[in-house]
Amino acid sequence: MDHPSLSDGEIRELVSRLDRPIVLVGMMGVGKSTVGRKLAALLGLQFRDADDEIEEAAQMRVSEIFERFGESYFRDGERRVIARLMEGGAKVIATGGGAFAQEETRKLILDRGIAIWLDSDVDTLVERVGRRDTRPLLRGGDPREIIARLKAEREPFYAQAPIHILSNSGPHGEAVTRIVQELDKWQ
Ligand SMILES: Nc1ncnc2c1ncn2[C@@H]1O[C@H](COP(=O)(O)OP(=O)(O)O)[C@@H](O)[C@H]1O
Ligand SMILES: O=C(O)C1=C[C@@H](OP(=O)(O)O)[C@@H](O)[C@H](O)C1
Ligand SMILES: [Mg+2]
Repeated sequence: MDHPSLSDGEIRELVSRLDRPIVLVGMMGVGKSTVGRKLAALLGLQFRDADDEIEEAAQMRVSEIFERFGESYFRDGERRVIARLMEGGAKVIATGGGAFAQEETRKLILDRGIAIWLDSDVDTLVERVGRRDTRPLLRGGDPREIIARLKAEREPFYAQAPIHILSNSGPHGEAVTRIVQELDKWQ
């Protein structure tokens, strides 16, 4: 890891105290999927991406689910997939950006996991989502406007996560390091 913060022994000790999944929440593009995978590798835990699990269960891309069945159908599947992922102890889960804004899904995560709000400013989000055209909610509008609106709408929900990490500029490893430090303090 680029920015080691805890020694191997300290990481083992932290992991041994974890009895629940670590769940990354926050806006699309903030880095939940990529940072989550790196965090899991550092901690030696399993990684699950809720969007990947939904795609596997539905045998369809997220964008295709939105197009063919609509957002509420997707949210329903998302809640069921996340409920399943919350079982089975410590692991790292990356959610899709809208999951934590759904009341039932948020309650599941807050009750059974350690929610971490990964946050960055709108400019950073717009730059990061520009790297892949896979997000159905950004189609048919100005990405900056949509992101700014969704961020404002969802912030009161994300703020319910007990840990808040700002990840603007700086490499992925920096976000991973800060998450590990906060987890160590919090647990
Ligand atoms: N800290 C970071 N620094 C630079 N690029 C990042 C960082 N975090 C994420 N990215 C990039 O931003 C893009 C979106 O990340 P992703 O993990 O798919 O976000 P999310 O799952 O939250 O939508 C990816 O190209 C990823 O490599
Ligand atoms: O913000 C959202 O509502 C969404 C975010 C996406 O995941 P990422 O946050 O991983 O991009 C994906 O779940 C879907 O396109 C809806
Ligand atoms: Mg993702």
